[in-house]
Amino acid sequence: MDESMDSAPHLISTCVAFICNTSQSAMDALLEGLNDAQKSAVTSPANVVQVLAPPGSGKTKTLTARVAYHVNHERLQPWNIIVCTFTIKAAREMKERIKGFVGEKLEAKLILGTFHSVARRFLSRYGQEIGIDKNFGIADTSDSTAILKRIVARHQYTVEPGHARSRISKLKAKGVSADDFRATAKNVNDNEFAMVYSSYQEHLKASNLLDYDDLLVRCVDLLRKSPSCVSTIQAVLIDEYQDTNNIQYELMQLLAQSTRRITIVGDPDQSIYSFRSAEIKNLHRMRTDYPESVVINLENNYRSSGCILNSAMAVIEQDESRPQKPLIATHGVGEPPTLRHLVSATGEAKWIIEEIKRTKTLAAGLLSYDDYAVLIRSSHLSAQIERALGQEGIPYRMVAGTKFFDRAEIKILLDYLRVVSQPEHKHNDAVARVINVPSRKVGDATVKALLEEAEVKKVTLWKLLLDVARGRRKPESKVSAQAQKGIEQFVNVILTSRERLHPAEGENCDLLDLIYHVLKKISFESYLKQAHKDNWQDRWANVEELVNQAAQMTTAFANGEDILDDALPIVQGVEQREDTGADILSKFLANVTLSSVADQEGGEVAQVTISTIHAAKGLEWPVVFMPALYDGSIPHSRADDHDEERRLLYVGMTRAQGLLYLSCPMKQSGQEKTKLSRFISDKKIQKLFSERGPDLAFKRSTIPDLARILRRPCPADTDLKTAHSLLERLEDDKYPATREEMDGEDPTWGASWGDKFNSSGLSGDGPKQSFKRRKVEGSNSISSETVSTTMRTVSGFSTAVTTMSSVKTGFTSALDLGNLQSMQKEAERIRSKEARDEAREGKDCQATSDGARCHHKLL
Ligand SMILES: Nc1ncnc2c1ncn2[C@@H]1O[C@H](COP(=O)(O)OP(=O)(O)OP(=O)(O)O)[C@@H](O)[C@H]1O
Repeated sequence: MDESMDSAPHLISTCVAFICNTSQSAMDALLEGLNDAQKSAVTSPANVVQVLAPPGSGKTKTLTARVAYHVNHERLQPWNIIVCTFTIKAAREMKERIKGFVGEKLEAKLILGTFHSVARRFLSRYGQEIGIDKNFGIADTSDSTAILKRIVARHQYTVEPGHARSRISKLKAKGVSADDFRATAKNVNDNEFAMVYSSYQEHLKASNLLDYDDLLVRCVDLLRKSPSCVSTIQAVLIDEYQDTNNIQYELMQLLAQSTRRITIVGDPDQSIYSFRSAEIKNLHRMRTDYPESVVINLENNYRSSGCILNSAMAVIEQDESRPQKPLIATHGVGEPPTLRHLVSATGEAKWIIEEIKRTKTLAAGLLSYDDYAVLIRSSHLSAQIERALGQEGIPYRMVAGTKFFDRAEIKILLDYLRVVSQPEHKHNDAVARVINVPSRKVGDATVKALLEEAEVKKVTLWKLLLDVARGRRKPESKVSAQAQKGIEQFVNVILTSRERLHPAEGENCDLLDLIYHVLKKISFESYLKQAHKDNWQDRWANVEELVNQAAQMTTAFANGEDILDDALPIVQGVEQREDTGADILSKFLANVTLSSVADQEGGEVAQVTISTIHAAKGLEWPVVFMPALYDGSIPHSRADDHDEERRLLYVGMTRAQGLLYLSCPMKQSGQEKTKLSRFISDKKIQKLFSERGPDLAFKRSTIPDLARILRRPCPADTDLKTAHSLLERLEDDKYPATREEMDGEDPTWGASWGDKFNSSGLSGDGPKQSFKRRKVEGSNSISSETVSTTMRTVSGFSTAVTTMSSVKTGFTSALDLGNLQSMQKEAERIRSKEARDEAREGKDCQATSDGARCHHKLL
C-alpha cells in the first residue's frame, strides 16, 4: 500500500476535526454575548418561534443572530431567507449587524427590508402574474392626496380628501377592496365614499401607480395566485411583530407558505401603531394559526439603568389589564430620572439646552451630542426645541421631521426624473407640480384646466402637453402665448432628457449624465439662488447629495453589482424579468420613494436627535428628554386609546440608557395652562423622579456609573475636575423647579432667575430657593458602593450582572421600588451625615448650601 494511502484516514480525520473546530468556533462567536434564553431562541429547532420580551432585552440582537444561525449552521442560502423590519433604519442596522456574522457578500443576498420594500421586490419581479406592469410607480402620500383632491373636486363630493386617504389606507390594511366596501355600504355617506375609493383605484391603475398599501395588498394577491414565486423561501423572520397589521400578517403567512418556518420578535407593551391599523391581536392569531409555535421570553434588560427601568415599569403597570411580566435590570441603579416642571414651553426648551450643555461638559468627554435625544409626542413640539438648539449653535438632526426626500428642492428634481422616466403612463401630478418650476409663465389656472381636460379625456397630462406643444391639439381652455411657449420649453426638457434615458441600442443609461442634463436645462442652481435667497446653499447641498447617491448607484450598476435590494431567487417555471439599461432610473426612483429614514445619518458632526416617540421605536440613547408631558399632549387630545398612549410614553422612557428627563411646562406655547400627564401624576410614581437634573458635579459615583451603563471608559478624575471649571452652574438650578418656586413668577419667564434678580437690581447668585446646593462627595461614595457591576462568565460568554448589597439583583415590578427608594434615601442620609461630620470637623465646606464654594476649594 502506498504511503499516501496509509495517511489518508488520518488526513480525513484531521480535516473533519478542523471543520468541526471551525464550525464550533463560528458557533461560539455567534452565541457569544447572548444569555441562555437568547441562545435557546437563536438555536431553537422549532419551526415557529415567538420571542416575546420587554424593551432592551435583546430581541433585535437575538433575531439577527438567528438569521446568522440559519445561514452558518443550518446552511440555508441567504437568498432563501426573508427578514422584515418595521423601518428602513432598522433594516440598515440589522444589515450591519448580520454582516458581522456572515460577511458582506452573503448579507447582501438576504431578502431584508421593510414589508413594503420586500413586497416591491416581488411585484417588480413577478408582477406580470397579476397584470402589474414592470415599471409601476409608487404614489407617495402627497400623490395620493392630490389624486383624491381632484376626484372630490370634480364630483363635488363632501368627503375631506385627507380623511378619505387615511380611510382608504385603513381599509386596505384590513384587506377590504373598493368592491368589498361597496358591497357593505350602509348609507349615503358610505356610498359616496365607495365611489371615491373606486375612482381612486381606477386612477392609480390607469397611471400604473401603486400606493404604499397597494404594495402589500397586491403582493398578497400575487403570492396567493402564484405561490411558486416564494417556493424557494425557507425562513421568514419579523422584527417588531407587535406592530404588524392584518395585511402584513397575511403577507408573512404567504411568504412562509413553503416551509412555515417563522421567527418573530415583539413586545405587546410596545404596540403603538394602531393608527396604522396594527393589530396587537396578531400575537394570539399566530398561536392559533401555528399551534406548533414555541414562545420564548427574555427577561433581562441590557439597556437602561435600574431607576429608569423602574420608573418606566411603574408607568406601564398602571394598565391593570396587562399581564405582569418580569423585567430584570442588569445595570446599576443609576440616577433617578428627572421630572421637571417649568413655567413655559420656551423655558422648557431653554432648560433642555442648559441641561445638555451642563451634563455634556461635566461628563468630560463621556458624552457627545450624538448621545442626546429629545423625543416628542407630536412633531409641532419640535419648533421650540429646534429654535433653542439653533440659538445655541448645537447641531441636531430631525428624525421623522422633514426628511431629505421631502425637501422642496429634492421633490422638484425627483418629480422631473419621474416624468422623464414614465411620461406616458403616469405622474400627472408630478407633471403638474413642475411644469412651472422654474417659472415658465404657465399659471396655476392653466395647469388646473389642462389637468382636468386630460383626466376627463382620459389621456395623460403629458400627452396633452406634447400635443399642445407640437400644435396637434388646441386645449379647450385658453392658453396664453407665453404659456404656450412655456409648455414647449417644458416638453423640450423632458424629451431631451429622455434621449439620455434611452441612448443608442445596447448602451446603458448614464444616470448622472441624465441628472446633470436636467439640472442644466432648468438652471436649477440659479433658480434656488433666486427663490431661496437666505438658504439656497443648503438647498443646493441637498441637490448635490442626491447627485452623490445617483453616482454611487451608477458605479454599482456599471460594476454589474446588484443595485438596490432587488435580488430575488430564481424560481423554476416562473419567468423573471430582466433589467435593462433604462431601468436604472426607475429603480433609483423606487428606492428613494421608499426611503423614509432620517437624512444625514452618519455625518461627521455629532448631533442631538429630535424624534417623534413613534419614530424612536427600537432605538436607544444614553440621555433622553421627553418634553411637554401634559394631558392633551400625552395622552393626546385626539387619542381614543389611552392605553396605547401610555405604551407610547413607556416606549419613549425605555429608549434611555443612563439619564432620563421628563418635563412639563406650566403653560403651552399658546399660553394655555397645562395639567401634568395623568400617566405620571400619581404621587407614587412621582416619587420615583427627582425634581431636578442629576447631580453630576458633587456626587462622585454618577459619572462612573453612567460610564458602566454605557460600557465606555470613565473619564479621568483630573478631566472631571477640569470640567467643573468650565461651567458657571454645576447644578440644574438656573430655573425654578417646584410650583412653590414658580408661584408669583413674572411673565418674563425665559430669563433665568439669576438674570431676573440682576435686572431687578438684586444681587446674589439666584433666588432664595428651597433647593440646596450640594457639596462634593468624598471618593468613598455611597452609591458606587451600594451598586456594583460585576462580570460573570457563563459558558464562554460574559454578561454584565449587577449586584446590590441590601437589594436584590433585579426587580420584577415597580412595587420593588420601595427598595430602591429606601436605598437612595439611605444614601442621602449618609451623605448628609458625612457633610455634618465634616462641618463639625471644621472643614471648609458648609454642610448645607455652600457646595459651590466647597467645590472651588477642591479644584
Ligand atoms: N446578552 C446581552 N448582553 C449584553 N448586552 C446585550 C445583550 N442582549 C442585548 N444587549 C444590548 O442591549 C441593548 C438592547 O438590545 P436590542 O436593541 O436588541 O433590544 P430590543 O429588545 O430589540 O429592544 P426594544 O424592544 O426596545 O427595541 C443593545 O445595546 C444590545 O447590544
